[in-house]
Amino acid sequence: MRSRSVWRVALVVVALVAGLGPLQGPEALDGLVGLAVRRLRLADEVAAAKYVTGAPVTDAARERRLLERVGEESAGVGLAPAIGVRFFRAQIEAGKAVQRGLHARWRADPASAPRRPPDLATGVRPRLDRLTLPMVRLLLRLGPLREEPGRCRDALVRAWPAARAGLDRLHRDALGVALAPLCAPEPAARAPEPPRSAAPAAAGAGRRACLSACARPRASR
Ligand SMILES: O=C(O)C(=O)C[C@]1(C(=O)O)C=C[C@@H](O)C=C1
Repeated sequence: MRSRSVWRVALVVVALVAGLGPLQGPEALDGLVGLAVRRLRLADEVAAAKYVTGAPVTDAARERRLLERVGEESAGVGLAPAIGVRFFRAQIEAGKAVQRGLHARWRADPASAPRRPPDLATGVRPRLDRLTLPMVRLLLRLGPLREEPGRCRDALVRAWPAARAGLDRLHRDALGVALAPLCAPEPAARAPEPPRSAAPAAAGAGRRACLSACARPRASR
């Protein structure tokens, strides 16, 4: 059962890379989850490069450029830029959680730290960048499924066992963060904003609710 879903995700990723026709609904979700895992695995290489060079985990300028590009590419394929940007903010946060976790591990056990990491600018970032447009396109194809949060979450729960296969706790938790916005209604579609003074607390509560309801699909427990 598990190996069948692993194969399904593998086939979807192959189809994507080979440009074989548009994927819709649950298949688009499988593909998107597969690419989010791929992106998270690249965070290990980013972490290695930054650990060895001492560069900080957060690069605000790079984040800004990436989100700008996501906004443009979203508009280019016909996806609301806010949806693309929201999803990619989560990918960035998830990647940073992996980087921080690995740095903490390596600090605690220096013998396990990487010695010859890839070059960030020429080796890792171009690979991260190549995932951006395919992910944006899949977000668009997810379309109708995203508007049905119940069905969307069911599809996410079905995709979860294959997605988490081979990931340790750090990466599984980060994947939960990366996928949190996928089936969550857009903020604009929610109830009207509370009065300004109450807004920050309410936003925090919404985020926590989303993280427990959609970042850790039922099957992961
Ligand atoms: O490119 C980097 O420096 C990364 O660490 C990757 C990444 C990302 O996920 O795209 C994550 C954190 C940084 O703040 C900027 C971008």
